[in-house]
Amino acid sequence: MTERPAPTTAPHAAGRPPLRRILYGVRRRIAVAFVLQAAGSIAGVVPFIAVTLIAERLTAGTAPSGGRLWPLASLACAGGLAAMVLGFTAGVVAHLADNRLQLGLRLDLARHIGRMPLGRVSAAGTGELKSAIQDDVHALHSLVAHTLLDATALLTAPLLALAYLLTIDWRLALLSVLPLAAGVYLFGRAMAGAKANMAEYGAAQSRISSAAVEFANGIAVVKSFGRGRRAHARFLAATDGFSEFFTGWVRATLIPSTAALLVVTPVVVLLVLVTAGVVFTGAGWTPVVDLVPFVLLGPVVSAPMGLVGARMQQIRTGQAAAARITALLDAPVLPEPAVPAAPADARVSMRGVSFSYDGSTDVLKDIDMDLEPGTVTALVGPSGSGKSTLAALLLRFHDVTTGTVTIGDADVRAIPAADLYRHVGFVLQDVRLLRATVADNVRLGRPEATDEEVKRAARAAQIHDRITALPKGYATVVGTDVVLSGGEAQRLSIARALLADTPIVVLDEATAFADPRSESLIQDALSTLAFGRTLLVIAHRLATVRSADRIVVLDGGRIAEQGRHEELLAAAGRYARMWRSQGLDASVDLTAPTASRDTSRPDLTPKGTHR
Ligand SMILES: Nc1ncnc2c1ncn2[C@@H]1O[C@H](COP(=O)(O)OP(=O)(O)OP(=O)(O)O)[C@@H](O)[C@H]1O
Repeated sequence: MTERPAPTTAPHAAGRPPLRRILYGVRRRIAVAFVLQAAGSIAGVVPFIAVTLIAERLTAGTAPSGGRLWPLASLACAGGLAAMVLGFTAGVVAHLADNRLQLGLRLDLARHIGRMPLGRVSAAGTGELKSAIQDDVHALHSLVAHTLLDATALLTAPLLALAYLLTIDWRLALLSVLPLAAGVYLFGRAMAGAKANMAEYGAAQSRISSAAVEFANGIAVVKSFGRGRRAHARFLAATDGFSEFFTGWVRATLIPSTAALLVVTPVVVLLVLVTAGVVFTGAGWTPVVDLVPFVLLGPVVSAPMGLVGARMQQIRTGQAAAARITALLDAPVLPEPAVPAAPADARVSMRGVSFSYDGSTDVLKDIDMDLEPGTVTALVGPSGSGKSTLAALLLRFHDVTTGTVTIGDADVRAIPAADLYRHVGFVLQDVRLLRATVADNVRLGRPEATDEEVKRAARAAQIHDRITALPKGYATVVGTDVVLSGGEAQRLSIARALLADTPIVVLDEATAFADPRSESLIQDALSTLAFGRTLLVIAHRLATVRSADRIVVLDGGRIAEQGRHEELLAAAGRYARMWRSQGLDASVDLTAPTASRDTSRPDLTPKGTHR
């Protein structure tokens, strides 16, 4: 039976610092690993103590019998063995805790992202989400599986060694702490201002990556406009700035940090202890034999100092990763309806709809709009007027700020997500294809569809011939076996929408396609998709929607005017001006009556489905 992953988002864990909250579900396992590691570290000091006792007996003057030494030798071996076994077991327990944590966190994150508004997910970009799910969860791996155990070992062994040395000679024991105290002081000086410097370090790193990404993403445009050198200069400036800052930081901390490491090296510690030992034994304060444990265990007291910096850095990285993960887990989700509602038909209604991305500026204001079943409504307007945002509200990529969006009299907020997407489909310009077979990409529309239904949808979307020409046909893996052109990808996504067969479709009409044949195929596919459905088209070229049942002109987030093409031309308003400015456009009218075009609604679904 598989174990339930850790409940990282337990309500009672909320309100704790991010790292404690993230580790909440595995705290018991971490505690067990911690205890095992501490016991292992203690056991690891036992051989040193046993050896010092053996040395004491050997140097006591009278030759000790083997019977007095063997138990100590056995104790040393047993201690060493126990240290190994306990340390190894602690590592295994910590890795098991880490596995559980990673699985639990990744599932929690995936579940949470799945419930976040789709608009927010797109805005976050795949980079931010990938970084949380992969990189930040991985940063916690180092912390849970390694750093916490190392820190335990670093603290336990020196404390035990010091406690033992105190029982031998407290004055020499205190002297053995001197190098450590000097190391801590110097390290503190080296770390002065580390917080501000670390913040600047992070900022400088992100300036470099953004300059690098910008440079790589825009390389074609940048080069074609002969600006390669200038864009390159921004990247160089970012790296130069980083190098200057980093060199300054290193220079300022080089002396104290090197000195901090130097004073805790075994050589320096032994030098201090041997010098003090000579004075102590010379003065008759300490017997010579008592120097042996100091020589053996003295360096153990100060040894961790050299590793503290790296471990502290790993803990800080883990804390920052935990903070980013909890911030994502706390991002608001779309509320699921308490009382689910089902749409009665394919009528879409928007009443008094306003929407703001940032909570202060409305990008849509007082929108009242109706989409009658089986009609085509086109959204037109200047760039930034709010067309995509309005369509996104119907798809519930965001929730309205005020007003209501209803489908068949049911508020979209009351329709469970799975039901909503059975009623509303979309074909957007930015087509996302999965790295899966062509058939599976189409089948996303309706996973239970048969091969024959997939092919029929592809035929209706004018992409079947291209698929059969591929080396593996419908089994070709997109992105691996073949890279599809923009137009082909769009027709594949139309096939997907045809197979999904939703009564309402939101369509982002493509702006321009280089290849006229591809454009005509897409327009044919879109006309087939439009047939008999409630269609909302975001139109960039007015010519493609001149036969729409209603054209809604948006301007500055408000409806400026609406009506049929002829009515709007006759009104001589904004639409008429836009029409004139676009001039004669030979584009196919995808909203033209289907009788004039060879488009018939393919029968893709068994009779008696929801439509
Ligand atoms: N994710 C977002 N976060 C914040 N503001 C946004 C976001 N998306 C769009 N906007 C802003 O909302 C306004 C409307 O944008 P929208 O994309 O809806 O316009 P549009 O008419 O579809 O434009 P275009 O024709 O250029 O695609 C613009 O001012 C835009 O800057």
